[in-house]
Amino acid sequence: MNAADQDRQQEQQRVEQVIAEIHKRIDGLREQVGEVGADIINIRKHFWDDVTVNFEDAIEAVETYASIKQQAEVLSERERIHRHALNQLRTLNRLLHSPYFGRIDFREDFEQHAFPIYLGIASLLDENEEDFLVYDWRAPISSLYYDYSPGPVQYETPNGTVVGEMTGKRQYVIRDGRLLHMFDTGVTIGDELLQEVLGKQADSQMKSIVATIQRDQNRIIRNERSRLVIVSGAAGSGKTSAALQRVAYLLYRYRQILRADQIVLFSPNSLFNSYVSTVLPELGEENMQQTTFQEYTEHRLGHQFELESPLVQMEYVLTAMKLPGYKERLEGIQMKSSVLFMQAIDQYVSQLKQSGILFSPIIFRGKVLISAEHIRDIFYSFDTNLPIPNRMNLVAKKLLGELKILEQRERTKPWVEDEMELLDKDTYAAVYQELRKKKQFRDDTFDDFDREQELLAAKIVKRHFQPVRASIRVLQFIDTPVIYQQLFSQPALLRSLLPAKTELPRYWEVICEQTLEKLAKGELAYEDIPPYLYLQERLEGFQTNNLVRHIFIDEAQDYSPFQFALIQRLFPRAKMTVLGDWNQAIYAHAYQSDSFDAVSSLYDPQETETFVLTKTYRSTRPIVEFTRQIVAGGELIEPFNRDGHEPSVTEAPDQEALTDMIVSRIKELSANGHQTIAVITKTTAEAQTAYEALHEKLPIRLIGTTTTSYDASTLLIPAYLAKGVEFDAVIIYNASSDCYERESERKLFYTACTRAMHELHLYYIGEKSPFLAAVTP
Ligand SMILES: Nc1ncnc2c1ncn2[C@@H]1O[C@H](COP(=O)(O)OP(=O)(O)OP(=O)(O)O)[C@@H](O)[C@H]1O
Repeated sequence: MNAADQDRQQEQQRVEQVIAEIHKRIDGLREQVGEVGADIINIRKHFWDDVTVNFEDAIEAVETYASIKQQAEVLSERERIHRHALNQLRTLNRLLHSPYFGRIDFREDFEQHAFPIYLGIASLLDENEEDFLVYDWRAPISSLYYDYSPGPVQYETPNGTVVGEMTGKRQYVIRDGRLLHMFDTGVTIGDELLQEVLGKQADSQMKSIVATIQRDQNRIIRNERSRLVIVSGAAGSGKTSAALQRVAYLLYRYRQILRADQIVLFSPNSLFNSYVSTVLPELGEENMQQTTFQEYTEHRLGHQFELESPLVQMEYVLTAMKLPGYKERLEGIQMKSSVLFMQAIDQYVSQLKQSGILFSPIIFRGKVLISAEHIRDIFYSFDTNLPIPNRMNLVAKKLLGELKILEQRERTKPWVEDEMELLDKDTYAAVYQELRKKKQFRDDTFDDFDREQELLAAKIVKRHFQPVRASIRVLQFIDTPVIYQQLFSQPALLRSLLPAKTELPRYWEVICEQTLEKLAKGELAYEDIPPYLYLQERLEGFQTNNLVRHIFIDEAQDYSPFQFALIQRLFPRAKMTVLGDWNQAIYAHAYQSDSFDAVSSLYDPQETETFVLTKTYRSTRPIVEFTRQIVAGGELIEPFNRDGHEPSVTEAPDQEALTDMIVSRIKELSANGHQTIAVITKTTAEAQTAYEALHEKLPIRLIGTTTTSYDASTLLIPAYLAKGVEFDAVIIYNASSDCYERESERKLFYTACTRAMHELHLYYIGEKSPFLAAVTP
């Protein structure tokens, strides 16, 4: 046996020893889980047997309470142990499959020998609980594996820097307890392993990347210093992956003080939510909270307006070019999402401090109870130096005081008497009891009757005033819709809000008309939602959530400055990680932006760190070499060296031939073992047409705005819904110039093409898209 074989044999033996140890632990834990589980059932069943219940007097009652409490504590402690053991069992079962994926041999300075450190998804101690058989990939020492090749190394621990030498680095592929491969690696980690991982078929769920995290990704994952982390990275460079492993890292690093529900991920849509939802559980962690900006706005404004969804706006932008008002709306979208408009709203708010806020009167039973003018006078009687939200709260307080007096006056109104006649017996009985309790009954029956009537009247009026009180508490007397509307009903107002010499948008008057028209119908266009909400929060005060500690914003190029400002103020105690790619900025509002300045201006530059990822892992080298020619600056995108088929661009003579070609391509791709095949269209409307043509010829699933998950199969999907996800093979349904021609469609086209992992095929009829003109296959 040569040295290499011997080495491999030793490694195989170690795998077996560790697995045997894991089995032992599992057996022990199963026994414990069973016993504790039985205990819990037993305690629940006989809970009351061990409790002496006696409420005869106060002392007995206290004793009864103490005995219940003690019994409940025993139960809850057993349940805690049970939960903990179950979690451990789950982790051990995961380790059983693959106990570790890497090893480094590390010699600390001043030590004589190097020691092997094995890395896996969780730590495992030996039988005596002294030495680590496996280190968690997130442990301080594990960072060496990701950051260095053999040679002098150092890593940070909470107690300072540890310096030493790495004398070896090795990777393993262990499946079902068997060592399949091992590689000694040099300068970069895992080219072999990466090849293998990236060469696999796509899945409808994202996978964790802990075994092959790259050095620049590791810096993002382990960043603890910055309040704001900005990651700007090419399509497929691992931004989402880095974000998710970062969540897992933070949950480990701060496990004593941080829970998964204190981390929020803002994602582009629900399909993406389900795509990434298995990564953390795969790593043995609970999922963070996941949401979309749309969900948040629905919750804040859904009761006031009918809100347009981003996808409906997108479909309009992509299909309504020939409709009147199109270019004006597009300009409106850009203006309303700009830093300039945010500055204008800030300026507007500071003008409103002096005058101009409009209020709604307080109405009761169809009549004005407190007039809007009176509320305005109260508001403007307060010191103008106080922030508006503070003054609003003072107004609310004053109004509630006034309401009390008005409520008393209301009790003698005829409607109250009318309502009293309709009261049921129970209410009468309750009032009678109340008066008895207060000992207000005397023997004088006339007085008794009057008191009863008074109390009934008070109760009736109070009940009717309840919603009025509630509306005052939530500051509903501020007429935000009209305050927002003013910005458009007086087109000249914007001029006074913008810095001198700034040009107004060319079509501002038409934009104003369009906005007023929508508002009058109780609708809020998608581009109006962030500025409206921002204005509302600046008037009412930002509703803050102080529990959340980390915010992740993926596909951040799709967020406007307003959205960043809102999210930052909504979560004032949270650190923020923002990840995006300006080449994939597909929303109309971002056509002219190319930086994250809007978000970085919200934080101190000292607290901000920016990372750029240029290497891309998703697609094969030929696909990246093809797609990077579509966008400006694409030459900076560096493909991971994985070979594959050249992308193809095929002309079809007509629609029928196009359908046939796509059908036979899908069949061929399936025959070659590809499972997730996506036919990507530009719009939902086009996806529908394609579906009509294709679904009778082969099984295909149409993905729409309401789809929340998908399986490994053949899918038809509009490009903007495919954001963030990936497929084995991508077919671009219509890459002709009728479809992708305007400069604004370039990034959408690029986004669609970059979803492909192994194969990319484009079809067109007539002229091919000008974006392909400069692309050499
Ligand atoms: N270090 C890595 N090891 C293994 N796979 C990786 C690594 N980094 C990225 N990948 C893989 O590359 C693919 C793309 O990663 P991811 O979706 O995180 O990229 P992204 O930058 O968010 O892409 P996009 O902007 O196009 O949505 C995924 O399949 C991911 O698993």
